[in-house]
Amino acid sequence: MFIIRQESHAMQEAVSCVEVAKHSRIPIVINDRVDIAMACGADGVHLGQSDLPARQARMLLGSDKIIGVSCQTLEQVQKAYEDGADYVGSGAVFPTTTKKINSAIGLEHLYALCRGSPLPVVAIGGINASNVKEVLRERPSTLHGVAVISALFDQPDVCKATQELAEIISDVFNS
Ligand SMILES: Cc1ncc(COP(=O)(O)OP(=O)(O)O)c(N)n1
Ligand SMILES: Cc1ncsc1CCOP(=O)(O)O
Repeated sequence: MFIIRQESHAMQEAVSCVEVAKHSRIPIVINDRVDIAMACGADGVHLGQSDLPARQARMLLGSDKIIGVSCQTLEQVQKAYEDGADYVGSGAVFPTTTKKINSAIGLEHLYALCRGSPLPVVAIGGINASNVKEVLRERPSTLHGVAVISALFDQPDVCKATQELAEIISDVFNS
């Protein structure tokens, strides 16, 4: 799944991504903006704690669209679940320079969130080819995957970095 985060030219970016994705089976989810997700026919939306609550997003988007919510506490996870979210994104697991964060939640907190979560959890923040095995080490059943930005887009060859990371991840899931 791709999450489109571009804030400027968001609509053009989103429409192009949805067009490209029509020919693949990769869902396209728009960060923060339910209006853009609806307007460009995206597969869903990812919401932060200060964005439109998932309950309202669900009313607007209907039952078929994907809704993800960023959560750092079990209370937030429970609310996302009750509001009708499909998954939660939790992090930043490790320090990252991609986004200003107060502090990283760390692996033990991530696993505690996963253990208490009725929803699939996607770990985000500072995850890359050198630490992804460690992140997936404990693999509580609700830890469904990782989301990355710099691990791919700060690399000289994005395709190569994507293939390498995907290989590491499938090795873990197939072991
Ligand atoms: C999987 C996943 N998790 C978290 C985020 C961050 O979204 P959000 O909390 O809305 O933060 P900002 O958009 O303000 O950076 C995400 N996009 N995906
Ligand atoms: C969007 C977001 N939410 C929490 S950390 C983060 C940025 C993750 O970027 P990177 O994979 O480069 O650390």
